[in-house]
Amino acid sequence: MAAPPAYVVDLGTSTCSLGYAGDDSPRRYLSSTYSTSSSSTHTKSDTLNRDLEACKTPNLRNLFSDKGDLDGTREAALSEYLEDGLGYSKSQRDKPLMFVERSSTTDAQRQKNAEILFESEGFPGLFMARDAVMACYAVGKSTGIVVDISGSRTTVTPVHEGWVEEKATLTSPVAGDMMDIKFKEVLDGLNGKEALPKYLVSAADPEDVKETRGGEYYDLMSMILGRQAREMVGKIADFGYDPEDEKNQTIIPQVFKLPDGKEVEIGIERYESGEMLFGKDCTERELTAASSSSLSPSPLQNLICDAVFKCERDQQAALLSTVILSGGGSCVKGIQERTRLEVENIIHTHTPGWRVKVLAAANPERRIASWLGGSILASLGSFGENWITKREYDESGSSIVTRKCP
Ligand SMILES: Nc1ncnc2c1ncn2[C@@H]1O[C@H](COP(=O)(O)OP(=O)(O)OP(=O)(O)O)[C@@H](O)[C@H]1O
Repeated sequence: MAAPPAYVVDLGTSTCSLGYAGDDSPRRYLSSTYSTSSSSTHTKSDTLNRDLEACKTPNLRNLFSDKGDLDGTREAALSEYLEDGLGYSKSQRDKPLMFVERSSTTDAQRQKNAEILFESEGFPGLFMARDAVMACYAVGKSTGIVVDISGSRTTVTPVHEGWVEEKATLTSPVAGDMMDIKFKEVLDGLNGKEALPKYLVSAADPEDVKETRGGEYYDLMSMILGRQAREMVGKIADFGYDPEDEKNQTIIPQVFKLPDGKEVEIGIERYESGEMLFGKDCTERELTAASSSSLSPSPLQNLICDAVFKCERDQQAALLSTVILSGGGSCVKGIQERTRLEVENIIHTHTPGWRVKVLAAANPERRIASWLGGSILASLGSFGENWITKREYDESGSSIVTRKCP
């Protein structure tokens, strides 16, 4: 196998995408949640298990801290992810790494990441790219407003000619995880009782197994069940969603098979989780169960309009004509058109006639937009000078990241 021109990694709190520059999709998708063989901090001697369904005594961990940062306590796990995902061990890595990071990552954290990647992971070169800018590049743009709906949060980031407008970046916790929790509640309602995740259905003594594996594990497995149903039948309503509206009564239901084999018919309920994105109130339970519960929820259309209005007046029209959807949570039918209509509804009360255009790549490109942008950028022949070499890092220290990676 020919060596890749560079490695490309986008680590998220839900999914890690790892692969090679120039490819259309990552080589591996790995869940960021794993289990360790010991209940203390994961060390090199612990076994890391990503097959969560098969975990008999789960000690759940995430590659990231609660704040979404990599830190020293996760270095052993990070090593395993990189080796497994890239297919090259530390000693074999002779190509630079394109590291796609959250646009909001602080300078101190970026420097810490650079130290880990150069010193512990042995990459010979590095570039740290902002995810929102990469999502723009993935659709061939350098200016646009990126709406990243991931697992733990929705982040709206204006990008102007390749630069992130940090002061105008807005975030809400309503994203994939909350919609998955909501969808699980929908399944429970349609089932007439709690829809049990697979590991409990197959257990001889479900209560005992539930207790052994713990509440955190139960919540995760329940969320995954909600996700499976949402990915299969979830939709965003064209405009608004009124269960009482007669036209909604004629929707042909779709069948979803629960882990216990029972089939439930999902009709208009398929719209419920998506409404949360556009402002339907979230319950206290959904909010506290979501991993970014410290953030305040805000409807997507408000986030987009508020972010645009925080930018310079002469940038606003260009941003609104390039609203870019990215992230796994944006991979739901109907979101593109609904987003446009909701944003226009607000914008046209201020400035009638302004054009709103929402760009949404097909799946799976939309889901991996920031990884894809990194893959494109790192494969450009003209990119060579932009890499930070190990030698430059040794000479200048980690602060070189701030200078070379805008
Ligand atoms: N085909 C799909 N349809 C609907 N939702 C999907 C689909 N694929 C993934 N998702 C959702 O995407 C979410 C994860 O998105 P993504 O991988 O972009 O997050 P992440 O970047 O790891 O998270 P974070 O930014 O929070 O660190 C999950 O909540 C999942 O429900």
